[in-house]
Amino acid sequence: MDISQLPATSCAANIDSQSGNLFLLLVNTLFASQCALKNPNLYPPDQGSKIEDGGHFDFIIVGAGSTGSVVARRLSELGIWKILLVEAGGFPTVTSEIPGLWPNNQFLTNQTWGYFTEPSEKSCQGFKNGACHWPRGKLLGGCSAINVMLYLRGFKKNYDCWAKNGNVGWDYESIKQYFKRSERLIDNNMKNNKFYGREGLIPLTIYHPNETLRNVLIQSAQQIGYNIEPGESKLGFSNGLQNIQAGVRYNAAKVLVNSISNTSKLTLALNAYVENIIIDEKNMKAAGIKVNIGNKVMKVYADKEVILSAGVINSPQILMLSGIGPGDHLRKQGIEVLQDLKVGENLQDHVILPIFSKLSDQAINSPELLDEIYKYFIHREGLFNNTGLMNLVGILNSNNRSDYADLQFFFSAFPKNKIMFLDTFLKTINLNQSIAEQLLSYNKANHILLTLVTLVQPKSRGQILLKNADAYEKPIIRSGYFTDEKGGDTEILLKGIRIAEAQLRTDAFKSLNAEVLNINIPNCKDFKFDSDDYWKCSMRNIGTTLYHPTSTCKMGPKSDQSAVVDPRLKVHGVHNLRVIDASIMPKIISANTQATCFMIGEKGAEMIIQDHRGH
Ligand SMILES: Cc1cc2nc3c(=O)[nH]c(=O)nc-3n(C[C@H](O)[C@H](O)[C@H](O)COP(=O)(O)OP(=O)(O)OC[C@H]3O[C@@H](n4cnc5c(N)ncnc54)[C@H](O)[C@@H]3O)c2cc1C
Repeated sequence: MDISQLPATSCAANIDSQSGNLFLLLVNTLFASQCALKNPNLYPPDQGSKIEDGGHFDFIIVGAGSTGSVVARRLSELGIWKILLVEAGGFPTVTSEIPGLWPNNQFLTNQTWGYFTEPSEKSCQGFKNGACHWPRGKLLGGCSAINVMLYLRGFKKNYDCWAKNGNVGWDYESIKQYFKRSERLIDNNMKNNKFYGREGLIPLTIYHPNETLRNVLIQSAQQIGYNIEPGESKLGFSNGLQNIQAGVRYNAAKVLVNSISNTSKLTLALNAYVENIIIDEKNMKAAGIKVNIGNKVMKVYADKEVILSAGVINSPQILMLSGIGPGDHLRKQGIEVLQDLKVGENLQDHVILPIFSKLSDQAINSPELLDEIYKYFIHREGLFNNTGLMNLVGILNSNNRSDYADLQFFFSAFPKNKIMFLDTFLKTINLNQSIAEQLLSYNKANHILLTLVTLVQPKSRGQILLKNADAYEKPIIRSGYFTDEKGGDTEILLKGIRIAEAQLRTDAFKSLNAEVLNINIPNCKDFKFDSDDYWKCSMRNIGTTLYHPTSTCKMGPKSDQSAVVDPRLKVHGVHNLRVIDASIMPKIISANTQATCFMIGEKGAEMIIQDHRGH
């Protein structure tokens, strides 16, 4: 950029003066600070161009996301195996590194997969084309590079239930060590905490500022009978841990860099799209992958194992394209069936119902954007070094059981007359224009509080299917929201809505005049606002994902007809092939899913090392 051409240089204080030099120093510092966020040393180099057709590695890992990165790190740090880590996306952008820009990462860009659910009469009807947007990260770090960074282990009961169904070694007592192995608690305010690991891979901190709305939400939760700061895996409200270090996102791919040295045997290939797994049919074993790098399709071989960590949508897609999946479905696509397994079934997700309320002026200090940009780039402080209210989490049970949660609450605040924030959120969720316009018009004149009432133990099940046998065609996503036979999911979410309303009616909230907005949802116009029927209709229309789909390559013993992988994460009936990512969870947990993905990565890597080194 030629700075002499900028309009500001025609002002009286030209850049030759002392003040002009100071000004240039500031501008340079801002540039340098932004460049630091794109430091190439944060990640291993992309060596995709060095991969050769017919090349051999010991292990090939497909997907450098939350789980695949952990597996790659653990296998490569031993320094004994040649490992290829293949990722369809590229390096994360600066936007991905800045926590406060989290909603911007979910837009349809080349860093997301652009997935939408198939229209259904039971769900997503208030979104454009009747489709919920399911953002998934297509970049180094996968979803951990676009998510909200909340770090929560699930409840003991979640994992004990996995073990009870034949998954030996996955009960909470057994897997606790793998959580600890991935955790590096660095928060100064938690020096005495013994629950979390301190020497693991992922740095964890808590954002807990003293701000009016957050304080009111906490007091109001207390006034309706919930514990505050309950600690891990207990019911109540608390400010949650996040994988943010010094004001910057710590995505999972950052664990890779320490494992790279001159002697390292890890090769990272970016913008490398895996079409399918090569199966040696005679021995029923995975021999390698077919991968497209720079429009050159190559076959690359794994002498020991292929590990699929491509996530809950793409791992089943790749398996099915390789002839491993439901027989009837594959035959319909003209794909030869090599192993008939229930791949893509058992899809589960956390569903949210967004409730919008208007608040009085004193609820939020409206940010001055330029000040906030300065604070972030110069000091890594202010609005952008955190995700705002999103790390305040309510963990609840609709029946007052204490051993697991079936509801979660999350919050976000949209300051009055700064509608770009709300606009970004509404665009990312794909909301219909007519509904979005009402909300934006409220936001011009009022601060808005968004409460995300979330169903975290759904009974409904969805499905991932192939559209056809083309590896580049997006798969069909049937969310399955609200399809459970007895309608229990709707009833539990309704209880959550009533709890959210009770919270807004507490004394704590009085000073903020909270009022739930009566949104005119065209399909719900026949129902009286705030009636049970109105809210049930809202669920069918504006209920959507909390971004936590799981379970499409279900883990279970051989006796479990619906299982895809065994408890050592090996695909049933196929040698040298494992799936290690969110898709293996037999049942979705009652908490956000990335901590459990890190744990699965740690345990998966250990099992591989045991199997190939004998200890
Ligand atoms: C917007 C958003 C917000 C979220 N917020 C939170 C949160 O705050 N806390 C939390 O706990 N969880 C959160 N989650 C969920 C959590 O991030 C995911 O459950 C978790 O990261 C999934 O990890 P994974 O390893 O299974 O898949 P991913 O992290 O998605 O990794 C899969 C990787 O495989 C690559 N890949 C896929 N197909 C191919 C192919 N054919 N060839 C090559 N590479 C391929 C992908 O590009 C991707 O990098 C959020 C998710 C999203 C999307």
